[in-house]
Amino acid sequence: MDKLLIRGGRPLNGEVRISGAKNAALPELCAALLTGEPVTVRNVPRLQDVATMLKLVRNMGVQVDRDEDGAVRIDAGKLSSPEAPYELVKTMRASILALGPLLARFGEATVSLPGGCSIGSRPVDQHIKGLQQMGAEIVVEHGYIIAKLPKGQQRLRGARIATDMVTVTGTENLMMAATLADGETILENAAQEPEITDLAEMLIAMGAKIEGHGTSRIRIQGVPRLSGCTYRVVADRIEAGTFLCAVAAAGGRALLRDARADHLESVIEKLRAAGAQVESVPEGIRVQSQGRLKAQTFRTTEYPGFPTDMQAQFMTLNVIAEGASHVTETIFENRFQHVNELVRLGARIQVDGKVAVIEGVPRLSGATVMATDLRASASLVIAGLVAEGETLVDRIYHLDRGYDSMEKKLRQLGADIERVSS
Ligand SMILES: CC(=O)N[C@H]1[C@@H](OP(=O)(O)OP(=O)(O)OC[C@H]2O[C@@H](n3ccc(=O)[nH]c3=O)[C@H](O)[C@@H]2O)O[C@H](CO)[C@@H](O)[C@@H]1O
Ligand SMILES: C=C(OP(=O)(O)O)C(=O)O
Repeated sequence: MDKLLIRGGRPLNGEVRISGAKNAALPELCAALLTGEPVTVRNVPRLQDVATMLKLVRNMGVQVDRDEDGAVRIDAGKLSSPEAPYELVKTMRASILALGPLLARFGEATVSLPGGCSIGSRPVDQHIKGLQQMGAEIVVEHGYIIAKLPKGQQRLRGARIATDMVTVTGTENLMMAATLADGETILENAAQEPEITDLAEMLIAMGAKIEGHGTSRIRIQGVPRLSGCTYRVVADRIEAGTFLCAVAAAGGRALLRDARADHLESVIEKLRAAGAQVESVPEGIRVQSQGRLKAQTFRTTEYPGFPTDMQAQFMTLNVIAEGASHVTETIFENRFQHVNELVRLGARIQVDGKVAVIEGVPRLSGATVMATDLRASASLVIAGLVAEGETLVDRIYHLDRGYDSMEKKLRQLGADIERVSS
C-alpha cells in the first residue's frame, strides 16, 4: 500500500498548475449520458474517482477514450444497460450522479445506494424525492434504487422541487434530469457551488435551457433531446485552497496557475486575516507567507460560505498558528477524524460535538499518521510539510481519490516528499 514520506521544514516556492475540479468533472462525465452524440470533456483531472467513473460508464456499454492531455471522449450512443452496480458505487459516492441522466434519457435506471462513508451517513433521500416529484416511480430494493417512468410515459415531468436542505449532488442530479423533462422544473434551495454553475454551463452547451445557476433558484425548461459538445472543466477550487494552505503553513511564495480566486473568497479572507498575502492575478492566484500565522475561527457552510472540503486543511494552519481558534463543522457529522492524527504530531485540539477547539503550538514533530478520508489526508500532508523530522502518511488511497499528482506538485515547489510502497 502506498504511503507518503515527508521530511518537513522546507518552504514552498515556485509555481504549480491547478487541475480540473473533481467535483465538476464527475457530474460532467455523467452529463454525457444525457445524449447519444459524442461529448468531449477537457481538463479532466487524473484521479482515482475519475477512473472509477469511467469504469462505471464503460460498464454500461458506453464508448470512452482518454487522451494524454486530459480530454475524455464519451459516446453514450450505444448505452446498453442503465445500471450502476454496488461494486463500483461503493468506492465512489458520486456514482449516484448517473441516476438522473439515465432515468431522464432511458426512462429507467438501477443504481446502487451509495451507503454512508467515513465523514457521515450521507443519505440520498432528496435525490429520490425530487425524481419522484418529476413523476418517476422509485423503489429501493436489495440495496438498489430502481427507478422508472410510469407505463406509457416517455419523459419525466417538470416540477417545482424544494429540497429539505442544500445538497450539491442532489441539485446536480435533479438539474440533469430536468434538462430532458417535459415542461419547466424549478429547483428551490438549490446549491450554489461553482461546480453547479460549471455543470449548468456544460448542459447549456449541449442545448439545455437553464437559468439561475449560481443562485438558490434554478429554472430548467426541458427539451426533447440534447446534443454533443466539447467542454473544459473548471479549475479545482479545493485543490487550489489546499495548496494555498500548504504554502501559508510552510512559508514561501508560489503561483497557483489557473486557480480561481473568485471561487475561494471565504478561504482567502481567512488566509489574509491569518497573515498570508494572497493576490488574484490573471494567471491564477499568488500566495506568500512568512513567519507564524494568527489562528482563525471559522464554521463550514454551503457556498459561498467556508467549504467543508477545506476544513481539515485550514485546521492544520490553526494548529501551528499563534492563538486559540474554534472550528465548527456544520455539514457532515463525522468530519474531524484528522484531529486524533494531528494530535499525534503534537497538535492541541479538543472536540466537543461539532466544534473543535484548537490551541496553537509553535512546532509539530513528525510521526506515522493514518489518512481516514480525502481531505483529512491533505491536512496530514500539510502538517508533515511543517513538522520537524519525518512524517509518514499511511492509507493515501484516500488522497489519490481526489488529488492529481499531489506529491509531484509539492516536489515542484521544493517539498521533500516521496511516495513509498510497502
Ligand atoms: C462529488 C461531490 O460533489 N461531493 C461534494 C458534495 O457531496 P454531496 O453532494 O454528497 O453533499 P451534499 O451537499 O448532498 O450534503 C450536504 C448535507 O446534506 C445531507 N443530505 C444530502 C442529500 C440528501 O439526499 N439527504 C441529505 O440528508 C448530507 O448528509 C449532508 O449532511 O458536496 C459536499 C458538501 O459541500 C462536499 O463535501 C463533497 O465534496
Ligand atoms: C467529500 C468529498 O468527496 P465525495 O463527495 O466524493 O466523497 C470531497 O471531495 O472532499
